[in-house]
Amino acid sequence: MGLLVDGQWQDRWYENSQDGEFQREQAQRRNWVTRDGSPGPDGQDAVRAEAGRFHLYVSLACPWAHRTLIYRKLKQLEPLIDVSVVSWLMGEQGWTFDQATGSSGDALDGLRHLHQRYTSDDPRYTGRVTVPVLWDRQAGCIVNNESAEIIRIFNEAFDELTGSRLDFYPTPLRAEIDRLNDRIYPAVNNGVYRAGFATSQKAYEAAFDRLFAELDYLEQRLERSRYLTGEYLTEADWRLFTTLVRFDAVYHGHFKCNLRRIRDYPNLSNWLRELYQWPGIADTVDLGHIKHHYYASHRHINPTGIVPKGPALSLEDSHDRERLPGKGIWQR
Ligand SMILES: N[C@@H](CCC(=O)N[C@@H](CS)C(=O)NCC(=O)O)C(=O)O
Repeated sequence: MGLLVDGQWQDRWYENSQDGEFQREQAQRRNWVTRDGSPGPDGQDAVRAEAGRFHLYVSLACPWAHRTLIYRKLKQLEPLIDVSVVSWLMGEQGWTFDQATGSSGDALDGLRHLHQRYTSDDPRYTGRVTVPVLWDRQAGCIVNNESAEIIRIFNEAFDELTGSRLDFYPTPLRAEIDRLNDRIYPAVNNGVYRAGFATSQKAYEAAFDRLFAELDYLEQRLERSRYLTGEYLTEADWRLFTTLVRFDAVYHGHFKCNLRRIRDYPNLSNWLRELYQWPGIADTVDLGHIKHHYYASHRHINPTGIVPKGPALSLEDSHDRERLPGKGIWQR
């Protein structure tokens, strides 16, 4: 685990705040892909959507990268955008393409380390080397390394090429999706990391309390609402899904988020099973990568590197969500 400083790899753990709070670095590559290369939604520089032009780098362990794999699957992008999967083990060199530990290898250039992809974008790159990465083969650069934006790109840029009409960010629901994302990201998606990577009791407990208060709120919300925003399955659901599908296996134990498990919440666990069983989704969930990555890579948290065998997750069991009205995915 480390970062690039002026293009040089340095093996260093995160630097927390003085109060022991984990601080996540902002993603640095924020360009866009659009149908015709016109600017992105907030005026971002953009390149044109083309089949075979882009390559996606992911970890199957990572909840942020997982979002992009779900969109690639549901938006029928698999034939257009190929993928390289990094090793589940993040060691001294950060993410690698070591096939002995679950990597597919780098399908483009046979790189050994993901940090080489970042220095091929900028030989003097400074910052953390994270997944996901959307790479532009034609321009030889990183288009975007922020999952929240890559999924917005995948939601529409390639629709003319794929014919997909699925819309996970429909205009009438945008304000509500944004509102939910704004509370779920700090409390839950990043909240589990803020608990797990805290280096003071106070910072851990603050993250823990906020996380479980938010899970209580979401549990209540899902009592009367099939999906987070109502009858349609949207971006807000998929963003929560990739955290909750890891929760009982990893965050509950390894990150000490152990007030309750997701299976102790009737609505969240049924909702989680419905999403897991959505056609194509189970293929994107790799619990081997997930458990091995966290337990074997974070040796300061789990020094032996032993990976727990359990728990039994029952993600395939039936769910009760049909008791609530649902319309599935919005179509444009
Ligand atoms: N904001 C980024 C965060 C991505 C991220 O932090 N990914 C983790 C894996 S779960 C990573 O690559 N960490 C390596 C590091 O921080 O050095 C996103 O959502 O795309």
